[in-house]
Amino acid sequence: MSPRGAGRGKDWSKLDESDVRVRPGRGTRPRTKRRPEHADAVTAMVVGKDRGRWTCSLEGDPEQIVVAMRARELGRTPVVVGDSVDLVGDTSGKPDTLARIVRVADRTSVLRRTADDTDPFERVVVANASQLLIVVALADPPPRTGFIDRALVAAYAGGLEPVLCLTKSDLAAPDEIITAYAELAMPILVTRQDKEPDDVAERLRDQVTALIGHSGVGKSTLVNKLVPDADRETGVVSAVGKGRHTSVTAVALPLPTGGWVVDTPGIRSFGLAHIEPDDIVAAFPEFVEAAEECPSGCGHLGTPEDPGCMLDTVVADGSATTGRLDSLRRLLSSRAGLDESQREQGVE
Ligand SMILES: Nc1nc2c(ncn2[C@@H]2O[C@H](COP(=O)(O)OP(=O)(O)OP(=O)(O)O)[C@@H](O)[C@H]2O)c(=O)[nH]1
Ligand SMILES: [Zn+2]
Repeated sequence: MSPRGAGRGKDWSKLDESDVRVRPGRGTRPRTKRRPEHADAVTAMVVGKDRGRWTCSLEGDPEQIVVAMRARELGRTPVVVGDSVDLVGDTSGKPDTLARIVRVADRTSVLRRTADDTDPFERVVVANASQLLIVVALADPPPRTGFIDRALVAAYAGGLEPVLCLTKSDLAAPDEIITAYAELAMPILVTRQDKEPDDVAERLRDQVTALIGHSGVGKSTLVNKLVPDADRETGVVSAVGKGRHTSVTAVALPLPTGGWVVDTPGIRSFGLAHIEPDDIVAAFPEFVEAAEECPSGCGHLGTPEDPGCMLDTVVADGSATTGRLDSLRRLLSSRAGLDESQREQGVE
C-alpha cells in the first residue's frame, strides 16, 4: 500500500487516465519544483475546455477570464474543468492572447464519466467540485432510483458531497423519493419551475457544485434561474456549451452569490469501474471498522454473495439501523451491477 493509500486520503492522481502520467512519481525528486521562469505564475481555475484551449478564471474571479494552452512540458496531462492551474505568459485576458498552463494542482475530488464507444477510458470531467447536485424530475421523465444510486456512488467515491434536487414538484409529490433516501442524511431540495430555487441557491453559495441529470429533467430551467446571465458571463465557453457534440464535457458558470455551478451536458453515465466496495463503505462511517474484519475481497453484499461479511454485526449490536445497511448495500449492488446498468443507459 502506498504511504497515502490508507483509508479516505485517496491519491486521485494515481487513478487518473491510464494513458498518461499526471505527475512524476512520488519520492523521486521534489514534485512541484518550479522552473525559475515560472516564479511569476498566477493561479486560476479552469472553467471551460474546448479543443486544446482552456478558459480559466484568475484566482477564481469570474470577471478575470483568460484563455490558455497547455505548456509543452505538461505533455498530455489531463486538464479539466475545476482544475486549479498555474498560468504564465500573457494572462491579461485581452482578445487573441493566450496564456500557458504550467502546473495542475492535486485534485480534492473527481467526477468521472464512463468509457464509451468513442473512448475506452473513464475520464475525469470535473475536478475539485465540493458537491454533486443530482437533478431528478419527480415526473416527466419519471424518477429512476438506479440513476440516483449510481450518482451517489460516483459522489461518495469521488469525494463530492451529494445533494439531491427533485424538480417538477408541480407534477408529482416528492414523499416517496424522500423516504427512500432518508437514511443517507443527504440534503434533498425540491423545486418547481414557477418558484425561485432559493434553497438551491443557498446550498450552492460559495461552493463548486457539479450538476448532473438526465435530459429533460429541468436542468437548464434550474441553471437559468441560478445564473441569470450565464451566456454573457461564459463568453467563449457558452458557444461550446450549446452543441451536443461529444467534446462537450463540462462548463463552470459563476453564481451571482459566489461559487460555481458546473454543468455536465456531455455526461450520460458515470465512470464507476475504478471504484472499490470499501470506497463506498467509507461514506458510511459506522460500518468502516467492521468492514476491515471482512474476508479479503468481500463485496459487503451479505449472503449469498458475501457470506462472511461482517457488516451485519454492526446492525446486530445496535450500532446501526437495518435501513442504513440496506441503503449501503443498495449502493454497493448498484456498483456491482455496473455492466447491466450501463447497457440499460446505452439504449436510452
Ligand atoms: N411542469 C414542469 N415542467 C418543467 C419544470 N421544469 C422544467 N420543465 C419543463 O421540462 C422541459 C425540460 O426542461 P429543461 O430545463 O430543458 O431540461 P434539461 O434537463 O435542461 O434538458 P436537456 O436540455 O435536454 O438536457 C421543458 O419543457 C421545461 O419547460 C417544472 O418545474 N415543472
Ligand atoms: Zn463485508
